[in-house]
Amino acid sequence: MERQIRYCFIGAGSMAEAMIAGLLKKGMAEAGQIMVINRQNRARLAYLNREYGVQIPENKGDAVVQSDIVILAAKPKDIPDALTQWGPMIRPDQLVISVAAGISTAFIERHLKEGTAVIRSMPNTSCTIGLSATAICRGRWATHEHMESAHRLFQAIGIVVEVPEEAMDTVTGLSGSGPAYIYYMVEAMQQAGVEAGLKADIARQLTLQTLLGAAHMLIETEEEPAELRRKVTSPGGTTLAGLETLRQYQFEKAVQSAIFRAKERSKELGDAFTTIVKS
Ligand SMILES: NC(=O)C1=CN([C@@H]2O[C@H](COP(=O)(O)OP(=O)(O)OC[C@H]3O[C@@H](n4cnc5c(N)ncnc54)[C@H](O)[C@@H]3O)[C@@H](O)[C@H]2O)C=CC1
Ligand SMILES: O=C(O)[C@@H]1CCC=N1
Repeated sequence: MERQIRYCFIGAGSMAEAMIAGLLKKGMAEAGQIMVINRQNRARLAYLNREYGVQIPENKGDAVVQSDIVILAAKPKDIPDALTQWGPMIRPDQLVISVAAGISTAFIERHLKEGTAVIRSMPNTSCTIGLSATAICRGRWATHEHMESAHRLFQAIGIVVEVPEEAMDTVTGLSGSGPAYIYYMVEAMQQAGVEAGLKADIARQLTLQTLLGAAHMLIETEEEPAELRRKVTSPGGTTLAGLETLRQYQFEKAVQSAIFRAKERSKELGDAFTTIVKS
């Protein structure tokens, strides 16, 4: 357990909560090591304090100054203001980890003192239960030791891979937004079960166990998804009929287009600020 590290979350939204829940659950940190600041919503901070026991300092600047790792967890559109507000307080002996979609390490570095290490990350909300798929990339001043710190942090709440920064928008479209695609699929499956006559709780139970079983099959058998799919698909059977229908509705294309569009959106979110800085 890394008791000595103090974290400051700038932004108290869903992602901050998911990371806090995961860090505490996995024993990576104790509530006393985690400080959270927000732009204004005091009720939200009070909730996080009540629910998780995390620290809500009266003086927000103290939280930034007293931390070892500053986690930028505001929405991309609010990151420039957050950096203008808190950036001047951050010292080069602190580590800044951003979870913001689209925002480059170079943009963040421009608002910080020279030499301040920045790591860009893209976790997902499954970090709440320690099952995030996180990618990280290093900024200009981030050393091997900084990357190790980020690895330890994100490993506690799931798996972590290192990618070049150019890959971060793709990661965002794939695994950052990914849980939402899966939830959408689950909604559709449950709904279909109910419309076809199952009780809602039965449709939910069967859908979730199917999802869990398929995920474990992929991980534990290490077989290719296409091969596992083949094994479900009896000649002339029900699965084939179902898959053909998915094909008619261009399922593959729909999923791929969703990921490409989310990737593009991540890029747009970052480009908006790059343009502002240049002009
Ligand atoms: N929700 C998700 O599944 C994921 C989100 N992210 C990233 O995490 C970041 C946060 O996303 P959410 O938690 O979903 O958004 P959110 O809107 O729920 O939370 C953002 C919080 O930041 C606060 N904030 C804004 N400006 C601030 C400032 N100047 N100082 C302090 N706090 C400030 C807002 O008051 C708000 O509470 C985004 O950049 C997003 O791209 C990354 C991976 C997954
Ligand atoms: O929707 C978003 O913009 C954020 C980034 C990845 C997941 N949620």
